[in-house]
Amino acid sequence: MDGVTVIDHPLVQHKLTIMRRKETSTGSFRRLLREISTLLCYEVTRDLELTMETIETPLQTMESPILEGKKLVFASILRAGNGLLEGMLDLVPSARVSHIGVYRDHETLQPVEYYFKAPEDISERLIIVVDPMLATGNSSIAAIDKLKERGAHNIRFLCLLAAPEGIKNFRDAHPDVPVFTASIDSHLNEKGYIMPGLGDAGDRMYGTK
Ligand SMILES: O=P(O)(O)OC[C@H]1O[C@H](OP(=O)(O)OP(=O)(O)O)[C@H](O)[C@@H]1O
Ligand SMILES: O=c1cc[nH]c(=O)[nH]1
Ligand SMILES: [Mg+2]
Repeated sequence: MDGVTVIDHPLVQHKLTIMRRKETSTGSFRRLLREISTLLCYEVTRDLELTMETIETPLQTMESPILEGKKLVFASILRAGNGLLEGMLDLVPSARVSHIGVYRDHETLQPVEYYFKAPEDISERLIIVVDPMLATGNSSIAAIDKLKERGAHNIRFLCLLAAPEGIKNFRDAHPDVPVFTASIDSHLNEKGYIMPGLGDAGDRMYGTK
């Protein structure tokens, strides 16, 4: 699918299977999400530009590669995005962080925005937006609309599960934003849940149901 990368690393797929199981506990789910996010982070940053820097090792001077440009921004769509954010920050501790509060109304499936905070200079940075679930796409589309209003134009979206319907809506709304996911599932059910999915990611992470 154009603009969509499925991260099929065996460790990602193995951990995802354990997360999907209904008997997996809240504690295990949260730990697995953090572990899987470091692997997803590795893939979503695979093509970042490097520049050469002159450094001194204890033995001699050398030219060595280092990330080019301003620090990355990880933008977490609350709440469940925070589960991915933690592992991403384990791998890139100097990244800047944006929080975007959006939940979807259970009846209408429309996004309800309640919080937004981002670094002032997001127009100069690569933004990686994270949320485990891309269902209808309404939440992630709204979050990225907001980032673009503030000047962001270099954006990637990382999730764990995506529904085909959501990917289509997302790519129609933001064709310039590549999507990275561990799985494209079958379809959305009548309540807008990803099938076979893993249930409600926020509730499973935080034990709220
Ligand atoms: O693609 P969509 O149809 O918009 O659905 C996906 C959204 O739903 C979930 O959040 P939820 O609304 O449950 O909020 P929460 O993270 O606070 O639990 C999920 O984390 C996404 O943000
Ligand atoms: O299946 C779904 C759909 C939206 N949000 C979730 O957490 N799970
Ligand atoms: Mg959410």
